[in-house]
Amino acid sequence: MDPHSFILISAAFGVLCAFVFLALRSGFPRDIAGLARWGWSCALMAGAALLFALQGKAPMFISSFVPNLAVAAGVAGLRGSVRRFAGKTAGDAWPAALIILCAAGLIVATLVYEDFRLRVLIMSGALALLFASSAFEVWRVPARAFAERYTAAIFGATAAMMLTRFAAALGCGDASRAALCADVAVLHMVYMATFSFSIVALSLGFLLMVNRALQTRLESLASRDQLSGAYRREAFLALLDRELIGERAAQRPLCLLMMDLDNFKAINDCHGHLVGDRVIRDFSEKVKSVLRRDDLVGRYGGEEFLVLFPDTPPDDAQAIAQRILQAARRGSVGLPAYTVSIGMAILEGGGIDAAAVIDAADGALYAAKRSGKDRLELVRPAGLSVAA
Ligand SMILES: Nc1nc2c(ncn2[C@@H]2O[C@H](COP(=O)(O)OP(=O)(O)OP(=O)(O)O)[C@@H](O)[C@H]2O)c(=O)[nH]1
Repeated sequence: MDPHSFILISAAFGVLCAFVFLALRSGFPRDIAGLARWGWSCALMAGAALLFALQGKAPMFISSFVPNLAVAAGVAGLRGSVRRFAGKTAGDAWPAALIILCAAGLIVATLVYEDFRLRVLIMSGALALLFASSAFEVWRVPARAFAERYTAAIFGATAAMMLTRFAAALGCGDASRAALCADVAVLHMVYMATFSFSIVALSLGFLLMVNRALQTRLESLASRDQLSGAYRREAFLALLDRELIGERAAQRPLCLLMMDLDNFKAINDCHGHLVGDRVIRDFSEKVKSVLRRDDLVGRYGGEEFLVLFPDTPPDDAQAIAQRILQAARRGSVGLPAYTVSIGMAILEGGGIDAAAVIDAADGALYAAKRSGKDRLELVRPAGLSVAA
């Protein structure tokens, strides 16, 4: 296939990718960012490809200078999309400076005197830098999964192709297009092919990234309580069931806390429901701040929360529960003072279902309320209740 066909294929791919991302954008939540930018960057590269196709028919300014810069701006746009997706600013400052430098170089190599080799050096050097930096940005996306690894690999491979083209052009002595060594001519074809397909391959990668982000978002909406960020009751019970089933459950200790804010009705009555909501959120944040990575917190009902400590000796769980009591007592600026009562069920042998453990913790919570609130009571589901 001749370079001309590759250029037209690139343009078609670019238009399709732009269309897909710009169409998807409206259906995605605003906090999954970068889709529109990615779409416009693809459109820019498609436009550049169409202008490249005019080579020999239109002046060099239109068919080489402008599209070369548009391609660089498009790749910088892809890089900015990845950064926006990762929750950062687009970070366009140095790519913009690089494009201005490229423009200065291209003016010399296109408009002052015709030097194809210098243009190849400028553009492949700049693009290698932009692609490599994009690979780095994708690699740094938090919670990296297959989609990110794949996209980073494509960015990296395209950067390597650009670098090879740069090195090959550097090795060519003659500045005229006709005398360019055969290696660069072959590489030029490979470059065209790489470029055409990398737009599609990268767009598929970014599509997988945004799709995974959306899936995580939906899963979180389905399983998390929006006010407190804790697991919803059903999701928490499913996780508790999972911890109680299986052989491992019989061999490791497990503790469950049931917590209930004290006199919460009075807080609502005196300060209003919205302040009550803020107290619930504040308490949930305090709980999360003292928990460890594997501990799970769920909202069981209005102002009732559950915490599961998997594989945790009772003394450790008790120490954390005490820290929760203290954190609640400490209070928060702008909120009424509040306390919490906690019932803790200790399981050391397994062989019990979720409902029975919750019942046991609920019993201990009731004991804590009856003994004056703002305290912790322990129970071993065999029935023994001990004040802590
Ligand atoms: N603001 C707010 N209030 C809630 C929410 N869910 C339940 N409540 C209120 O929480 C209050 C719970 O009150 P009670 O069950 O009587 O318990 P309490 O006043 O905390 O008393 P003790 O549990 O004995 O300390 C009720 O007034 C509910 O309307 C919520 O999401 N937001």
